[in-house]
Amino acid sequence: MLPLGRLVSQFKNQKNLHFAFAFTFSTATNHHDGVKLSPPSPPPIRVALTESAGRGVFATRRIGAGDLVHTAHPLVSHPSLSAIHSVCYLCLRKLAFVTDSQAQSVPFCSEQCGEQAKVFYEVERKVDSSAYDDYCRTRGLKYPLLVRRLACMVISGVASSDCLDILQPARLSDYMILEMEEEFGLLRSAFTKANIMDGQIAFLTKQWYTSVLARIRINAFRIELPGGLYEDLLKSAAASVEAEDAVGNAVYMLPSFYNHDCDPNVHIIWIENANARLKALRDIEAGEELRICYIDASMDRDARQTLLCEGFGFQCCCLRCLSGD
Ligand SMILES: C[S@@+](CC[C@H](N)C(=O)[O-])C[C@H]1O[C@@H](n2cnc3c(N)ncnc32)[C@H](O)[C@@H]1O
Repeated sequence: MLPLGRLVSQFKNQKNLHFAFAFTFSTATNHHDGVKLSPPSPPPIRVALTESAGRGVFATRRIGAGDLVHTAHPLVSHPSLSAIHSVCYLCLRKLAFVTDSQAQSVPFCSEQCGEQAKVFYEVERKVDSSAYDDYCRTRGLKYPLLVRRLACMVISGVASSDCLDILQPARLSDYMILEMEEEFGLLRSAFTKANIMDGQIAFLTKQWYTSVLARIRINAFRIELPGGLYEDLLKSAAASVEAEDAVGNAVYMLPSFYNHDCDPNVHIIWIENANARLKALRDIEAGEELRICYIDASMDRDARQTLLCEGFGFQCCCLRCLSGD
């Protein structure tokens, strides 16, 4: 797998995004139980410009109802503050136990997750971000936690500071920018007090903070692990983003290019951890755009329109909205 930084710079240099997306999947030969497996084939999709919704994801061949279109690993993930002691600090898998809320360390579900998180978690541990956490907790903010994690990943060298630049940013109001500047001050001073070298946090400017948060606002997924049978999950097409039991939030590369439809043909689901699966809800023809539903599809038309306009900045003109449903 290419490091995040290299992956994104490859992205930026590729005019043909279809080709670029081949790099989001392992290009090396896999080994499993001593058996040599051939490299996974690229997913049957490409990213291209749509007529009115910016970039979107299109099928390169026919995809059958129920097919797994592709899986996606988070670029950055973080548990909800309320779930910090009950889910894996990296992959968000629910734990069979709840750790002591006074404990100094956070839980990982496996040695592998602990090992993978080790480098950036060492940075996180050095920094006393209690004031930042309190600020987020009292205001019910979840996305700043993803920014802090990304900052720690950049400092530890496992991510590049421009790794989210390719994603679409939200339009920010003056009020949002003011709020973000306050958060930024708290985060920056936590890093400075932790004696992290100036050169290592040179990227952590007000502009970087607002630009990353603006991208996370539009592209982060709220992750729920409802349990139950995989087949049952597939039947429930509505993305229940309003439910209260989110284990955390995460940002992905490829899923960030999916546009919205109130009657989607693709569903994004999480089964055991933050690794996402995108499944076709019906037959999709080659050339057709793949769309997911960003909100709870069971809401009425006015509620959907309001949420999409306020949260994502667009007026939905999908066939379902046009029909008045
Ligand atoms: C997660 S991004 C999807 C990819 C995006 N089109 C891009 O070019 O990166 C979400 C943004 O895409 C646009 N978008 C998504 N679905 C749309 C739709 N049905 N109609 C108009 N714009 C849409 C909106 O600007 C929204 O904020």
